[in-house]
Amino acid sequence: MTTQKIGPGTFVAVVGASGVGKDALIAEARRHAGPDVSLPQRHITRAPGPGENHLPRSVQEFRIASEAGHFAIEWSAHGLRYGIPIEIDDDIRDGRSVVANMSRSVLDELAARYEHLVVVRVTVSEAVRASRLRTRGREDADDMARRLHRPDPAPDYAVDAEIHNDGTIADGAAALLRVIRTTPRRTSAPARRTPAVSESPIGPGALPSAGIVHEGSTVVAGTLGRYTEVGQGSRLADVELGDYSYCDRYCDLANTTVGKFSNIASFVRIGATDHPLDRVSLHHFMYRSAKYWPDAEDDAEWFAKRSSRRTKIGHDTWIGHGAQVKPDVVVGNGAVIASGAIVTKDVPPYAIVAGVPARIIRFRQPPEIAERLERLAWWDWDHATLRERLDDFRTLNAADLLDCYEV
Ligand SMILES: Nc1ncnc2c1ncn2[C@@H]1O[C@H](COP(=O)(O)OP(=O)(O)O)[C@@H](O)[C@H]1O
Ligand SMILES: O=P(O)(O)OC[C@H]1O[C@H](OP(=O)(O)OP(=O)(O)O)[C@H](O)[C@@H]1O
Repeated sequence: MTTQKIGPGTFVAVVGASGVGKDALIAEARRHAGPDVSLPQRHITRAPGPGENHLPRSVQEFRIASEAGHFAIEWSAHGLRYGIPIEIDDDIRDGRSVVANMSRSVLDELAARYEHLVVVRVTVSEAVRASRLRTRGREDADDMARRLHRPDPAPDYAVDAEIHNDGTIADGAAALLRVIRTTPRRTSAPARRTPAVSESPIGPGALPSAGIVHEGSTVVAGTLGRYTEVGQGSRLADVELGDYSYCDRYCDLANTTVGKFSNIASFVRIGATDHPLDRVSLHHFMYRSAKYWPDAEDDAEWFAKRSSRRTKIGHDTWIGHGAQVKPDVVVGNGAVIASGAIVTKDVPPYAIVAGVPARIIRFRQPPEIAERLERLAWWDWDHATLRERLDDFRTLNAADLLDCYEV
């Protein structure tokens, strides 16, 4: 029996020995990639630390996610489990290129699963690799030595491209982007139509730690933290949604970093992309050119410049129904944006702002308590600790909770 391979987009597997710079090049490429490129966050049974911004999972969480079919591909290496989220299959069906740091041991599996596989090997001299592993400082000496001596599980694999990462990270990332741009994919890939995980609207029920993306939503080139929820019909483009944060229905977020525990009501727009004010025309034919002419490329530089104007939404924030926050704006931790507000300037921590353009109405907490709350950074407590202290969140005021837990 033959199984239909998944296409028409391309899987771009970035491989190479530990320390050659796979993650660094992917992270830099992410900053410049357009919406037709998806760079998923990997699930790894490794605690957060230097280097890659992965989704940390316990062994048990990983096993549950695996059994629930949440991974397209998974493998073991360095005593860890790694998984690539199943949503990338929809990206590929939509014509995108999916780029990920992969084990060389799964290349045959990838070739069997995807219509188009492009394998990019990253290399660097052994001396530089050893020194970079030391600089990264993620592993102890023994683990580092094992990584340095790990044999290539597929030494004879004929790769499609090789990047000698002996220049700057920007050089290596530019080489990776050049490879990505030559892969079979649709520029301006259509919005994802299939639900990623759940068809039910935002509502009661246990939230899986892997989070939920509800029906009709599109999540492109971003990362979703643990226990996140993306409401029905929302569009997230290059958004980092921190752990426990959610947006309700029909939100439109672009080029935005959202902290943890952010509450985003329905119909909110954040980081709306703008048009060039200084050119002859405002129209997107100048940068979405491939949409109009088969021989014209999209203007990657313009997209890169625009997506670098990131909006930042702090931890424990509340963005009210229908509010808008402009590109480049920083909303401080604990701040509240009233319904319908249009936020054009930075919002200080724990301020409440309203109106068009938004102005400060008052502060949620007095300055001394706000500063102590930011220092406490309860949003960094782990899941089990939050559960233990749940009753205190419910019953204590901020000053009493601070008195209990400040060190
Ligand atoms: N071209 C480069 N120049 C300088 N440092 C680099 C370069 N590429 C990667 N690094 C650094 O080397 C270390 C290892 O890179 P990393 O991307 O974690 O490797 P890999 O994912 O292949 O194991 C990191 O600290 C990273 O920032
Ligand atoms: O089977 P191999 O081809 O040797 O690769 C083994 C694993 O090493 C890398 O992971 P990880 O990001 O943990 O390590 P690294 O950053 O040090 O490469 C790579 O992504 C694989 O998951």
